[in-house]
Amino acid sequence: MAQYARSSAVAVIRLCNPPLNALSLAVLQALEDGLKKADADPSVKAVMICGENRKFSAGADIRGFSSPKRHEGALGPIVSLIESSEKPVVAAIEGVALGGGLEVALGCHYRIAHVKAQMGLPEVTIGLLPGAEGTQRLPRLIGLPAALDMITTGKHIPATEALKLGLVDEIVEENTIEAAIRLANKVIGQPLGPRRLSLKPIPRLPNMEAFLREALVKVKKQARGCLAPELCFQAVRAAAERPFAEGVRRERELFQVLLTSGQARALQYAFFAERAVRRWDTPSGASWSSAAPQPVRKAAVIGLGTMGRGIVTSLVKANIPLVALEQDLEYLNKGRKAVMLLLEREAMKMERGAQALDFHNPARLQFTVDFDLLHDVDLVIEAVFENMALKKEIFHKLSKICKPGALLCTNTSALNIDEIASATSCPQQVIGTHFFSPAHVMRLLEIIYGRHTSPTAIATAMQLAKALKKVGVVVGNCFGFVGNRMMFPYVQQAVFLLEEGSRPEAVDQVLEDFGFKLGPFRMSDLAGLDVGWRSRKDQGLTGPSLPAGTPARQRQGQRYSPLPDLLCEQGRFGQKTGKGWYQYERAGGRTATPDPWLHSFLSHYRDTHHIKTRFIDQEEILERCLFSLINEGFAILAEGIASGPEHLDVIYINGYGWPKHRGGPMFYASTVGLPRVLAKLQKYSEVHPDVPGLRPSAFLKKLVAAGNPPIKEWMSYLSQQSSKL
Ligand SMILES: CC/C=C\C/C=C/C(=O)SCCNC(=O)CCNC(=O)[C@H](O)C(C)(C)COP(=O)(O)OP(=O)(O)OC[C@H]1O[C@@H](n2cnc3c(N)ncnc32)[C@H](O)[C@@H]1OP(=O)(O)O
Repeated sequence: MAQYARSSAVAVIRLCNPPLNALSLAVLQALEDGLKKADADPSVKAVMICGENRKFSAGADIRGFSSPKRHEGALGPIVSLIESSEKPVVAAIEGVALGGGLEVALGCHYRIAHVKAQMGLPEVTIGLLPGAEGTQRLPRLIGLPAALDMITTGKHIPATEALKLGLVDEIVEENTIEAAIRLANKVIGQPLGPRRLSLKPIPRLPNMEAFLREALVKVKKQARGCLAPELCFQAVRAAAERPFAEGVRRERELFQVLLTSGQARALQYAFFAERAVRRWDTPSGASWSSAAPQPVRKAAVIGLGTMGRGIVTSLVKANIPLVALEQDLEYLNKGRKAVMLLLEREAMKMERGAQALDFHNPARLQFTVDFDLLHDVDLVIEAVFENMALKKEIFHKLSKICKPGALLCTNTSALNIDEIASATSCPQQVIGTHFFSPAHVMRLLEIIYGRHTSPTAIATAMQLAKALKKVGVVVGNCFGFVGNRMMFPYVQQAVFLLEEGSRPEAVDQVLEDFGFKLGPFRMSDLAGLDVGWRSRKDQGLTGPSLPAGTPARQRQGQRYSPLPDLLCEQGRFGQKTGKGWYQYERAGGRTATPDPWLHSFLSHYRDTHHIKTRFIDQEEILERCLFSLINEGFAILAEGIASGPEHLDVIYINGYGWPKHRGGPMFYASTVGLPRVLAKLQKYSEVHPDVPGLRPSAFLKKLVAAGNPPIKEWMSYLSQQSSKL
C-alpha cells in the first residue's frame, strides 16, 4: 500500500494502490507509518513521496465515502504530519495529483512535477470539497482567485500552468523521481518555516470583499442547484477571513454537510456509472472483454447539415483523417464554409492553435461529392436527413463502394438500425451512432447495435467514442433507442399538462428548478418543433395520411395531443422561426418570452375540446413528467435494451441535461423510493387510463414487490425472471 525505501539520506515513500494510487485507509496507514519511520531514523535527512506506476495519486478512494469504514477524517492529520516534519519532504508528482493526492503534495515542503502531470482538486465534481485542509493551504500558496477557481470548478491543470501559478516549484521533462531526490538532498538543513503553507498569510487583494461578493454570484449561477460549489466557496472564504486552524474547522463542518447531503452520493454514483458503461455487453453474449476494436485510420462523414458539421469537427479534433461528402456542390460549399468556421473557433479555444488541428490540409480533411472517394475509409458516419428511404439508398451504395470490413454508422435518433442494415450486404458492419447536437460539444454518443451487428463493430464504435472524448453507451435497437424513447412520455405529459390548464413557462420552471438545463418546452423550441412533426407525419399520427374521421385527441384508442402539430401548422417551429411554445426577439433568437398569443390559443383550444381547466401544482407537474420518463426506463431495462440502470443515467446526464447532482433518472427513482414512484404512477394512471406512459411497468412492480432493493441489485431480479422462463 506504500513502499518505504532509501536513497542514501533520503527516505522514499511510494504510494501503491493500482491503477491510480487512490488513498484508501490502508494506503493512508502505510503513509503515516512511513513518515513516522523516517522521522525516527536519524540517518534519514529528507523524505520524498511519490506514486507507483508514474502516478502520484488520484485522491481519496471515492468508494470509501459510502463505506461503513469511512476514511474522510484520516487524511487531514496526515497532511499536517507531513507539514510539521522537521525533515524536508518533497513531492514527486507524476501522472496525476488530484484531490487528496494534491492535498498530500500541499503538505510537502517542496513540489516537483513531470511536465505531463495534471493537478487539481476535483472533489466538487463528486459533491465534496477538499476536506484534508486543501481549501486552506491552496489559497495561501497560489492566491485566492486561482485557488477559488480550481476548487469551485474542480478543473485539472497541466504542470506548465501549475508552475506559472506557483503550485509547483519546478517541472522536469525526464526522471521526476531522480530530480526530486536531488532536490531533497539540496534542501537538507534549510529552514522549513517559510515552506509550511499553514503558516503563510493569504496574499491580499486590493478589494477582497468585492472580489468575494462577485465570485459568489458567479459560483451560484454555475452551480444550478448543486451544493458543493457554494460550500467550496465558503470554505475558501474561511481561509481568507480566519486563522488557519479556524479555517480547517470550518472546512470540516462544511465537508460533513456535503458528505451527508445526498448530492455527494448521487455524483459519486454518476462517476462510477460513467466508468461502468465502458464495460458493455449485449444479451447475445458480446462483450467488451472479448471484442477487439478495428483501427480507424481514415473516416468519412456523409451529409453536412447541422449534425454532420459537428461530427466532422469532432473527428478533426480527434486527429482522424476525413472525407466529408455532400450530395451536390451547392450543399458541399455551404457545408464546407460552416465546418471551417466551426473548426476556426475550436482551434482558437484549443491551446495548440489552428495549425495543430491541420484542417486546411486536404490529406487530413477532404470535401467531395464523389462517393467513390469512400473506397478506402475504415469507417463512415452517415448524417443525412432522418428519412428511411434515403438512408437505405445510401447504405446500399456504401456496401458496394466501401472496402470489406469498413464500419458503416448511421447517425439516427430513432430509426430502425436493422432496416437500414437490410439495404447492405454486410449488416454485421452496420451500427447506430446517435450524436447529440451540437455534436462537437455534447459528450454523449448512443451506440446502437442491430440484430446482426458484430462485437467488433460495437468495440470499434466504443473506441471511436473514446477517441472523440465522448461517453459511449451501448444500447439495443428500438424506436427512439434509450434517450428519445424515455423522452417521449416526458414531453407527452408536458403537453397534456398544457391541455389540462398549465402553461409552458410554468412546466419549464418546475423542471428547471429541479435542475434540468432547459424545461421541455424551451428544449423543443431549441431543437425545432418541425423535427417531431415530420416524424409524427411519417408515423401517420398527423398530416395527410391520417384517416379521415380520426378523433382529434385520440390515436389507436390512446390519448393524443395535437397541440404541437397545430403550432407547426401555424409555422411556429421554435427558435428558428422566432415563435414556438414561446416568442423570441427574431427568427433565430434565443431569448424566450411567454407569448400571450399562445395563452389565448390554449384557452381557445380547451374551449373547443370542452376541456375543463384546473390549477396544476408543481408536484403534479414534476411527478407526471419525471415518473413517466422513469417508468419507460424500467420497461427498457426489462426488454434488455440497456444492460443496467447506469446506462440510462449516463445517457440522461450527458445527452439530455439531467442534473448530475441527482444522479440520473433511475438513481433519482431509487432515492425517491420505488414504492412511492409506483404509487404515484398508479394514482395518475387511474385518472388518465388512456395514457400508457403512466401505466406502471411490470418490472417496477416486481422490484417494489421484492422490497425496493438497492439500485445495484435491480438487474438481478430480471435474470431471476428469465431463468424461470
Ligand atoms: C480522506 C480525505 C477526505 C477528503 C479529501 C479528499 C477527497 C478526495 O480526494 S475525493 C477524490 C478526488 N479525486 C478525483 O475525483 C479523481 C477521480 N478520478 C478521475 O477523475 C479519473 O480516474 C482520472 C482523471 C484520474 C483518470 O482517468 P482515466 O485515465 O480515464 O481512468 P479511469 O477514470 O477509468 O480510472 C481507472 C480506475 O480507477 C478508478 N478510480 C480513479 N480514481 C479513483 C478514486 N479517487 N477512488 C477510487 N477509484 C478511483 C476508476 O473508477 C477506474 O476503475 P473502474 O473502471 O473499476 O471504475
